Amino acid sequence: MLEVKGLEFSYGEFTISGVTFSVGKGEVAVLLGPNGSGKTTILKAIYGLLKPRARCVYVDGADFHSLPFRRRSQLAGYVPQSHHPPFPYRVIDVVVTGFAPRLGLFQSPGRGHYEKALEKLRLLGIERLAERPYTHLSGGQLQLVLIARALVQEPQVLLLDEPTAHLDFKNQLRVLSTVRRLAKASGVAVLMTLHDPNLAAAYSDKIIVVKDGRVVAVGAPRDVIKDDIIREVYGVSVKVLEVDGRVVVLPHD
Ligand SMILES: Nc1ncnc2c1ncn2[C@@H]1O[C@H](COP(=O)(O)OP(=O)(O)OP(=O)(O)O)[C@@H](O)[C@H]1O
Repeated sequence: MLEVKGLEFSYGEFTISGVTFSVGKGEVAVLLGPNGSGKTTILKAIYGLLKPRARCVYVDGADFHSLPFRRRSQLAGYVPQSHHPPFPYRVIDVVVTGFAPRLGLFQSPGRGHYEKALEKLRLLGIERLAERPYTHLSGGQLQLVLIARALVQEPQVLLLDEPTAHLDFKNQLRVLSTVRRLAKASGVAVLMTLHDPNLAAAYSDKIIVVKDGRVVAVGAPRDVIKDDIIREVYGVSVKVLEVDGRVVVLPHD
């Protein structure tokens, strides 16, 4: 379980303030908010790439930022916004690099590491890509490979920064449904940033709405995706409907 208690961080004029929420085992939570509202900053501060003002992140009750680097990389996996791979490494070799924090300085990954990496590719339904050059993948395949790399350590927390950025509609659904299935099957607590309230509502258990570095609302999609909250946060007029038990947001002039 991930708990964030009063996260504070500043980039000069921009401030993250009093961010508090939790993500339970097997739960999928989404940070939702406009451009520049602080979603990526919150994710990076949780993982420890940015240093919050005070200790505020707990994984299964342990003060995450006070743990040694190796232990932190075992407990939490982080997938940054999609990037362009520089070299045509094989997919399986890229996934094996997820073990790096566990290996000694001159230690190479062994057969067991490769088997475990293959198991993660299988779990995500992309085992057939194992021998392909990483540079020959589609955006959706690349995202799934990066998720597999984050999973080799079998983390308890998975942090995903815009896992659907640049993906077409089918690949967005594929990545999000795979992440959700994974959370339910393995019990990993997932926290990701998304831009689309409809996708957030469809694939999450909890939505944390962020505006100007503060949490505006936290709760189940139907409690948070509401006309007044969307209007307040995005400054647009919408109509929220319920279809087949799910909330759906429509633009409304
Ligand atoms: N390295 C940096 N140095 C200074 N300010 C930064 C830096 N990175 C981000 N910021 C600022 O912090 C604020 C929050 O940025 P952040 O990337 O967290 O927002 P976001 O909600 O993830 O945005 P988006 O949806 O556009 O990705 C913005 O005002 C941004 O300009």
